[in-house]
Amino acid sequence: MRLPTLPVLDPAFRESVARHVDDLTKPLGALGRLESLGAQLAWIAGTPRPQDPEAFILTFGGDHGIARHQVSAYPQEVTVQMMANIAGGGAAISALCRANRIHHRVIDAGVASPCPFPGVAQRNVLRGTRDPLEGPAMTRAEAEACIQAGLDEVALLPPNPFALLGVGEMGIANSSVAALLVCAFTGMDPAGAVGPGTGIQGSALGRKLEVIRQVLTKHRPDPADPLGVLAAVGGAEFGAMAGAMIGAAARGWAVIVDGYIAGAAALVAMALAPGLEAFLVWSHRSAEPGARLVLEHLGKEPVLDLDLRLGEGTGAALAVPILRSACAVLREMATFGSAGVSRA
Ligand SMILES: O=C(O)c1ccc[n+]([C@@H]2O[C@H](COP(=O)([O-])O)[C@@H](O)[C@H]2O)c1
Ligand SMILES: Cc1cc2nc[nH]c2cc1C
Repeated sequence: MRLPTLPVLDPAFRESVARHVDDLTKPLGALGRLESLGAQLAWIAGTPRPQDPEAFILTFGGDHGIARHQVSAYPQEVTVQMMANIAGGGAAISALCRANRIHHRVIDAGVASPCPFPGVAQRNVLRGTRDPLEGPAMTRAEAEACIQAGLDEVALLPPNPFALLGVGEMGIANSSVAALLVCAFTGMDPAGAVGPGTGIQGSALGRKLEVIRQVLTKHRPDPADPLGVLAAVGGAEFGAMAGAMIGAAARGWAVIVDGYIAGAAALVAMALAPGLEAFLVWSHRSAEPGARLVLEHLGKEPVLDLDLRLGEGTGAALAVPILRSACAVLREMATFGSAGVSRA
C-alpha cells in the first residue's frame, strides 16, 4: 500500500531550538520536561516560537473475534453502547475534550453491530474481526482498508500547518490485541504484555495469557511485515489509529499517543512509517502493566503518570494543556538579551 511520506525534520534546526530554549529567562533547565516537550513541538512545527496549537482527538471503535474467549471483564456489546455514549457527550473523553478546547470525533472502524448514532463517522471496514485462534483476524486487504480509514479521517481535518492530533480507541477485548501487537513488535514475553485491561483477575487473567500464547504460536507474526501482523491479530481500530498517526505526521502535526492500546497501534505505525517516532508524544504511563514496558523498550518518558487505564483518548486529552503550555513558553517568554537579565 502507498503511505504518505513524512516530512524530514532537520537535526540542525533542533539544535537551534535547544539554543532558543536555553536563551529564555529562567535558570538553565528550570522548566524541566516542559523544555524538551516544547523543543520537540517547535522542531515539528518548524519554528522556535510555535503558535498556540488547535487540538483534535479521534476515537476509533472496533470489535474483536478474540472476545469470544472471555478475555475481557465486560461483554462485547459495551463497545457499541459506549460509541453511543461517546457520541452523546457522556463519556470521559467527551468531558475532557470540552474541558480542554479539543475538537473530538468518534469513528466506527469495525464495531460488530451498526452504530447509527448521530455524530459517529461510518468507516467500518468489517463488522468485528475474526477469531485469531481460527485464522487471520483480517485479510491483508481489510487491514489496508483500516489504515486507509485513519488516513481518510485525518484528511477531513482543517489544513492547519501545525496542530496536535490525539489518537484513542474504544473496543472490548482490545487489550488482548494490544498485547499481541506488543509481543510481535517488541519481542516481549506475553507475561509482560498481558494485563487486566478492563479488570479481569485471577484464573481469568491466566486464561487470557494462555489465549495470547496460543495466538502467537499459531501465527508467528513477523515484525518485518507490519501489515501481515495487523492482519493476523487485528484489529480494525488499530489499523485506523496507525493510519491517523501517519496521516497527521505527514501533515507536519504532532501526534499524541493515548494509553496502552493506542501505544500498540503506534508500534504498527512506526513499523509502517520509519521517521514517525519524531512526531509522537507519549501522553501517559497507563496502569496496564505492559505500558511501562513498552515505554522502557522505546526509551520514552510520558507526559503524565496518573494511573489511567481507560482509553478513548483520555490521556491524550489530559496532555493537551501541558503541550499547549510548552508551546506558550517557547513562543512568549523573553530572552536574557531582550529582557536585560544577567546570565549565569
Ligand atoms: O489505553 C489503555 O491504557 C487501556 C487500558 C485498559 C483498558 N482500556 C480500555 O478497555 C478496553 C479494553 O479492555 P479489555 O479488558 O476489554 O481488553 C478498551 O475499550 C480500552 O479502551 C484501555
Ligand atoms: C464502561 C467502559 C468504558 C470504556 N471506555 C473505554 N473502554 C471502556 C470499557 C468499558 C467497560
